[in-house]
Amino acid sequence: AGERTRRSFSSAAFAPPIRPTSSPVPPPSQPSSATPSTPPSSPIVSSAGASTSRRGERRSFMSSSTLALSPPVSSTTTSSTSSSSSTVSSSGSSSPVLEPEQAIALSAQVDGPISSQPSPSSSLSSPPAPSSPSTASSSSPSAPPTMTMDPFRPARAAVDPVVINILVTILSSSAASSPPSTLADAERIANKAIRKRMRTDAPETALTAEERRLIYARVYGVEVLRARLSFLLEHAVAQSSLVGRRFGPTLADFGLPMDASGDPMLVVNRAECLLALYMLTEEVDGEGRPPRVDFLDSDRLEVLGAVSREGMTEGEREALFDQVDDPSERLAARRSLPSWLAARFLEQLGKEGAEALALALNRKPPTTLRVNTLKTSREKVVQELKKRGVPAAATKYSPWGVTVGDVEGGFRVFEQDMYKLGYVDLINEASQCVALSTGAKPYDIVLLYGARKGAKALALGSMLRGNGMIYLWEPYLRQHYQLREAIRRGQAQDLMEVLPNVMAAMRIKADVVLVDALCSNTGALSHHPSMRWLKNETHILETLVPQQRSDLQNAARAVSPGGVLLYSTCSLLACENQEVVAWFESTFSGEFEPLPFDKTGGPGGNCRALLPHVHGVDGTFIARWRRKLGSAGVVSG
Ligand SMILES: C[S@@+](CC[C@H](N)C(=O)[O-])C[C@H]1O[C@@H](n2cnc3c(N)ncnc32)[C@H](O)[C@@H]1O
Repeated sequence: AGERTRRSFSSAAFAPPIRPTSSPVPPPSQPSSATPSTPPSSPIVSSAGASTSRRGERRSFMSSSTLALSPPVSSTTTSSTSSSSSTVSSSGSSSPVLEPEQAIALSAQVDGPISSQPSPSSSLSSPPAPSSPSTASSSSPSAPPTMTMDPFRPARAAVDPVVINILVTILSSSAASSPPSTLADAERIANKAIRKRMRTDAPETALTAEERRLIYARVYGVEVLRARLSFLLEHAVAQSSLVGRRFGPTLADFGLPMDASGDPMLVVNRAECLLALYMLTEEVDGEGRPPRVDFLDSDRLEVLGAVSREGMTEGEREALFDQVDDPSERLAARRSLPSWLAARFLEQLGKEGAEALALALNRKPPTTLRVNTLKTSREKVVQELKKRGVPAAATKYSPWGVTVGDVEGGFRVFEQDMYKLGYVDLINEASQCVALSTGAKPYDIVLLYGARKGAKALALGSMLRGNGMIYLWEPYLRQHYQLREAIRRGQAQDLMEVLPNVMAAMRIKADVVLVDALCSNTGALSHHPSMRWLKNETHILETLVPQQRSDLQNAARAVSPGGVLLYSTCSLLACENQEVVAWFESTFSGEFEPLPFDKTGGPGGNCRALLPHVHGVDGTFIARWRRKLGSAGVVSG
C-alpha cells in the first residue's frame, strides 16, 4: 500500500514556463474495473432537463460561481510517499484502512443502471450520440489569448504584484487574530480580484491563463508552506552579517516578527519575503534555474539567497530543520503545520506516518466528479471529457468517480453542461466512499444529518434509484438555498425533503441514518491553503467533540430497529473519530451493535479510515452500527 502508480496529466502542450522542482502530483488514475454492468431500469426522471416537482421547487437557480482547476503545489517536499496500513489512535487502538476491494465490495450492489434516455446536447447518455463540438467550447483548451505586449510591463511582471496583494490580504487577516471567517473572506476577496481582472475587456491588463495559473500556484504554495518558509526566512536573517551591518535592529524590514500585525509595511515585507523564498526554493524555470525575483532590493535578495536553491543544496536546507530539538516543532517547521497538529499526527502515526501524511496534505488535490450512473456511465463521461481536451481518469476506490486533470484556463465545473444537466456532480472520492458505505438501496428511508450543499444527498439518491425517501437535516439555514438547488439539479424533488428543524429529524424512522458530522476538516487541509492556520485545538476539543457526540446521539434516535447508523468525519484526529466511537459504544451498547465492513469482524472492524498518504484521497473516517431488534430505547428515552 502507499506506493502507487500515478499517471501524469501534464501535457507538453500545456507546459508552463516555470515548473515545480518536483513533478506535480496528479490524481490516482488506475481505472477501476469495479463498475458492474447492470441491466437498465427506470431512472429518477425520464429525460434530462425535464422534472416535475410535487413541492413547487422548479425555480431556475443557476450558480454563477466557477471552480477553476488550480495547479499542484510547487513543492520540493512532494517527492516521496510512504505508507501505513492503519491509523493508530492516541489510545492505541487501530482502525483498518479501506482497501480498494472493500470499497468496491461495498459499492458493488449499488452502482446504478445506464439510462437509455438521450440528452439533447450531450453524448453522455445512451445510446451514444455523435459528439457535439458545440458543447466543447467552455472547456476545450483555447489558443493563448492574444495579448498586446507592453514593453514596460511584460506579462510576467504583472503576476508578482497580484500575488503580493493577495498574500498581504491573507497575512493581515491572520495577523490581526481575526476569527476564521475573516481569513476565508480575505481569500474570497482575492479570488474576486483575480476573476475581475481576468474578465476585463482590456487585453493589456487582463491576466492570461498562464499568469492566472502562476498566481494560484504561488498563493497556494506560499500559504501551504507558510511555516516552512518562515522558518527559512528567520534562519536567513539570523545568520546574515549584512542584516546586522546594514539594518541593525530593524529586522522588521524583513517582515519579522511573525505577528507583525500593527504595521502594514511589515506585512508587505513579509509577503514579499515569503513569496521570494517560495520562488527561490520551490520553483525552477525551463532551464532548471530558480525564477527571477524582481520585487526585492539587492540587500534582501542577498540575505534570502543564503537559503535559496543557489545558496545551499537541498540536503543542507533539510539539515536546518534537523537542528530543531522538539519533534513536533521540527515536523511543524519542515512540513508547515501548526505545532499542535504536528504533535497529534506524531502521537497517532509515529514519525514516518506523520511525515508522509504531512507531505500528502501539502499537495493540491485533483478535481473529482461523481458520475450520476442513473443517467450515464463513467466511461462515457471520461470519453466525453477527453474529447473536449480535458484530461480525465477513473478513480481508484469509488466506481462513480472521475478525476479531472489540469487544463489551460481551468476546468469550470459549474459551467459544464454535463454538470448543469445532472450527469456529474462535484464531490471528492472519499465522500463518495462514505455514501457507498451506507449500503443504501431502493425503497430505503434515509436520514442525512448534516446535508450542507447536498453532494452526499445526491450520491445517496443515485443509490436509491429514484425509489424511497431521503430526509435531509442541515442546521445552517443559509445552506438551504444551495441544498434545494442541488435537489433541483439532480431532479430529485420527489425523493428528498429538507427538514425544518432537528426535532423533525429525530422523529424520522429510517433504515439508514448518516451523521456527516461537523468536524475539524483536518483530512481536507489540502483543499484550502489557509485552512491549517485557522484550526484551533481548544475549539475542536471543547466545542466540536461534544457537538459530534450530541449529533450522533440525536441522530441515533431516528434509526429503526434493524436499521443502520453511520458516523463520518473528514477529520484525521482520533479525538473526533475513534474516541467518539468508543464513547458511543460504551454508552449505547444495549441498543447498537457494530456493523463490520468485512466478515472477519473483530474490534474496530466497523470503522474505516481513508488516509491521504495511503489512499491518495481526503482523510475520512467512517463508523457504522446496526440498531438491535427490540432494543430498549435508551438512546431515544
Ligand atoms: C461534513 S459537512 C456535511 C457535508 C455534506 N453532507 C455534503 O455532502 O456536502 C457537516 C455539516 O453538518 C452540519 N451540522 C451538523 N450538525 C451540526 C451542528 N450541531 N452544528 C452546526 N452544524 C452542524 C454543518 O452545517 C455541515 O453542513
